[in-house]
Formats: sequence, C-alpha cells, structure tokens
Amino acid sequence: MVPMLVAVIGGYLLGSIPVAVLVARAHGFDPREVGDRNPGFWNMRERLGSRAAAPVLAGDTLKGTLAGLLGLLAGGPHVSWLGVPSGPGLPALYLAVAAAMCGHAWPVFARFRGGRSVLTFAGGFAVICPPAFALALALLSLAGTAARSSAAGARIAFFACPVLQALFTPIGQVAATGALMCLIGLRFGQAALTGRRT
Ligand SMILES: O=P(O)(O)OC[C@H](O)CO
Repeated sequence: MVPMLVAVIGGYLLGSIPVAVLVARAHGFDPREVGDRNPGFWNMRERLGSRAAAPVLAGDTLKGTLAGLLGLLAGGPHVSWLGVPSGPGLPALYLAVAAAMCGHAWPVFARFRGGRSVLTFAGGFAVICPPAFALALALLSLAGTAARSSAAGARIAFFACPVLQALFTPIGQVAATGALMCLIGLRFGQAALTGRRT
C-alpha cells in the first residue's frame, strides 16, 4: 500500500510542475491564453521558437521519466532483458506515470489548468519500455524526415509506441500503456469541446 501511495502522490506532484507556465511567465505571458491555449511544448515553440521552448520539451518529458523511476523504485526495481521492468513492481510504475500525466493535465500548482500530457507520457514510456522508446525516437526521426514534418513524425512515433512495446513485453503491459494513452485522447477531446485548437 505504501509503495502505491508514494508512486501516486509523488508522480502527481512531479507532473503538476507547470513547466510551460513557468517558462512563459518569464517571457511575460500565459500559454493557456495564447495560440492553441495548451501549456505544452508545441504551443510554446510556436510562440517563442525552438530554443526558448526547449526547457518545456525537456522538463515535461523529464517529469514523466522521474515519476516512472519513482514508481519503479517504490514498487521494487525488477528489470529484465534490455532494461524492461517486470515483476511485482509494475503496478506502481504504471500508477506513477498515470499520476504524473494527471498532474500535468490537472496541476495542483497551476489552478488545475494543464496540458494534454503527451510529453509526460513519452518520458514515462522511456522507463516503461526503454528499447521501444529508443525505437520510437528513431521512427520519429525517420518519419519526420520522410514526411518533412516533425509533427507528422511525432504522431507516427506516438501511435507506434504500443506496437513497438509488444515486441518486448507481454500484451497486458501493452494494454496498460494503451490505457495511459487514452488519457491523452480524453484531453484532446476536452480541448476540442472547449474550443481549443488541436
Ligand atoms: O501534451 P503536452 O501538454 O505535453 O503538449 C503537447 C505538445 O505540445 C506536443 O503535442
């Protein structure tokens, strides 16, 4: 019980760090009031350019990675082939990443107005299945180059995550990753309903 609480509370607090809001505040605006109104990397990049928005890319991704590592440590750090977590610690790992994604979406430190949790998911996925994450990064680069669009590359890599994970883990873990991705779908749906451009 205690490991689960550590994973959920720690993950949520990490995810709640409003990186885009903090970076944007330093530039004198609130990302939730400009562009597509999403406090995430893409909106920040459109407003500030890649270099100034890079801390958002790094920070939002790192939140998911740290939450995943926290969950892994709390639940029992069993890793198998190629560093893929396994065994009784898996629920704490997935709960920690889910909690971080909820923190990013509904941050306690930013009046519960957060983003879609794409990058926080990506950072957590790096812990959930490191080799699949590496392949997804390679796919992002290749598809982005082929399509001449980093956005297209990112979308293809995102949807490939569970497929790539299936090469390394049992299907139950792939389904758990799919459940995490559903939260992102929910956030896109909410944004569409409230009139945010997606
Ligand atoms: O899901 P977020 O809030 O990390 O933001 C998404 C990025 O802007 C890329 O879509």
